[in-house]
Amino acid sequence: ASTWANVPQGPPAILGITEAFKADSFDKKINLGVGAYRDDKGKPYVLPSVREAERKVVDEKLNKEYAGITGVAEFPALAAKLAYGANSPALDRVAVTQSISGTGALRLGAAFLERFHPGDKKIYIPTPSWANHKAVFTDAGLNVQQYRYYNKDTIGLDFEGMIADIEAAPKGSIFLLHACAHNPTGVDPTPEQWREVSKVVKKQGHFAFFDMAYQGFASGDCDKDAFAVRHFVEQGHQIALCQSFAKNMGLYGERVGAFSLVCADAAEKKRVDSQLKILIRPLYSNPPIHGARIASEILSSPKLYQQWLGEVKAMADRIITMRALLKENLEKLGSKHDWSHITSQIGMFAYTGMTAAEMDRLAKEFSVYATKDGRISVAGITSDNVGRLAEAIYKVKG
Ligand SMILES: Cc1ncc(COP(=O)(O)O)c(CN[C@](O)(C(=O)O)[C@@H](O)C(=O)O)c1O
Repeated sequence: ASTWANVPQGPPAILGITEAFKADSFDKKINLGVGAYRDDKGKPYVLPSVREAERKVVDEKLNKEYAGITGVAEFPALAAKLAYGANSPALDRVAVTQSISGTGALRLGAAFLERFHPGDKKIYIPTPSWANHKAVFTDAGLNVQQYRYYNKDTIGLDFEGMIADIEAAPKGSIFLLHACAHNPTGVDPTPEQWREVSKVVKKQGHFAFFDMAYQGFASGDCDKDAFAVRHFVEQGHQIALCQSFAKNMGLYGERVGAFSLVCADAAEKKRVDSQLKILIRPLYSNPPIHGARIASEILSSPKLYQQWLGEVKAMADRIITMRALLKENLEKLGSKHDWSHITSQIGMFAYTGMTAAEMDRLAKEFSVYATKDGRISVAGITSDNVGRLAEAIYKVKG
């Protein structure tokens, strides 16, 4: 028999939506599946600041030598500065490395925790969470558990349930926290609720593992979106942090990210740095250089940095405008549902509260494609298609 006779057929990944979308010949089809920004013409968007930075990088005529294990030399410190804040007193005790975008940071973080976390190798992720979290942590050898997060009746945060589950978990458990723009629900804790979460996590001696894939992209303000991360550090938590530059710099395919661990002091940072390198070397040895050079150019040039901040805010603002337009159109059509969650949610996604069957009808009858959990990528909504989208939702859900 063939060597691979025992390999079973796997289920289609999230990108299966894109296949169905591509197969649809209807000219007004709408893709609300994958979490990638689109401009008001529905086209992928390369930020002008990224184009400018890339031109500068190319003009420098750099060589193509390997980066170090922790990446393009100046990148990690610049990424940490963006996340923790330029004047954070913790910066000199943060062990940070470039990663293969957000997914690579999550996997590296999971590998580090699997090897060194003093408590259980158990990580609690929110219900629901990004579809890939469970697989990343399971494949890294962690035991994945869940904590309550989303309340489907209020289409909001189940704060009481979240706190109760944090309190109930064995002391010293690992908790995965979405820093901002929770995927898939778009529901975030308020600053006041984050303060409460920090208190309970500390009281239980839990470890906070942050995933920040949308800094700047959620509210349009990088500092505001990093509130939870910076508050936890101020409160003395030694957090782990995964950063992605896929969305906020539009560097999706360049795979630019960072992984960091807040340590007790510079000596501990040195030991942790050495162990991160020991984990990375046999994983992928060293990361791609081009995207990180572009990101470093932006983060280190005051002019490009300001330009980038403006562009990332413009992306966030377009999404916020599309949320308001969709809600307005649904109300104009006479929908009796309360759609306030569409505008109160934040970031790339809106959790519509629609059922899998309703999502199926959207695709089959109206050529509107999105994941079965009712998540729609607001980035896929444009001034041209928002009217038809609202009609489709109204016809399916009323
Ligand atoms: C919460 C979260 N964390 C990490 C990542 C990984 O991002 P990257 O490795 O590209 O830096 C994503 C991307 N999730 C998606 O936007 C999404 O949910 O559609 C999409 O890119 C994906 O891969 O699924 C994310 O939503």
